[in-house]
Amino acid sequence: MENTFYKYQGTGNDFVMIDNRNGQFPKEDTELVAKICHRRFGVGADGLILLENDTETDFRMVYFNADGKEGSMCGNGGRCIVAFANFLDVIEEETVFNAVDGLHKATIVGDVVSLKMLDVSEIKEKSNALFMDTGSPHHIQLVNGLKSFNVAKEGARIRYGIYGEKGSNVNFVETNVDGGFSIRTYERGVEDETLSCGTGVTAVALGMYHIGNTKEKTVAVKALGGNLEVSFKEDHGAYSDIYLKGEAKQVFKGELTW
Ligand SMILES: N[C@H](CCC[C@H](N)C(=O)O)C(=O)O
Repeated sequence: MENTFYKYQGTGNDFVMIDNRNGQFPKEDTELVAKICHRRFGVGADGLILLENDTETDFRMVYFNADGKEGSMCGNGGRCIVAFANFLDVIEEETVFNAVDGLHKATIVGDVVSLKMLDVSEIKEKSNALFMDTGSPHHIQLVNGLKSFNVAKEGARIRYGIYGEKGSNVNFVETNVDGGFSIRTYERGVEDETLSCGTGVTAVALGMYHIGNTKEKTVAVKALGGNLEVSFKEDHGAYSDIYLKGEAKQVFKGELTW
């Protein structure tokens, strides 16, 4: 069945997942990808991900944002594709795969995927905000009253106003009583708030450590769609062995009839 697709979600960040090891998916068709991701005219998803063959690793992840354009790294999508590769018997519990930002190690135990993220060597401090690249660009801003904050409006303003056409993902963060953090993210390419953003959660954990808002190197981050954990090593402001951990689940299977 060559048009089979699967749907996965990782803490509420949802993806159409396609096994493209035969190379038949027309990935240059931006309109088609956008249509598949559209929540009224298509399947509905924050992004579409292809699992492809790779010469040097177990597989290659090719990620498209909901607007149909190839995106930068997607942390939740990375966790979901590990679950998909395990489901397809491409991998067992451990893997190394290739993505747009380079190699990623990962492990899967049950529904929980732990994904190694890109090292981060530079965190820019801006007035009232931080900026870093965790595979995707992320602006981070502390706010009060996160629950009622207008993420879509403020996110869009910052994404276009400060970062222009190329843009950035924009994260708003608040400290919880237990010492962890809550996050809401405006995603570039989706151009709206999503329920979770893995590279954003990673950026928030590193950012909060960087400015001394936590002393822990294992940080709990609550997104609207679920909880994630980020662990890392730090040496003179350089971050390595960064792992993003949380659930990734297959939710349904269908046939595309384009
Ligand atoms: N949802 C993704 C981020 C996608 C990045 C994308 N919005 C871009 O800037 O190209 C994540 O879990 O990390």
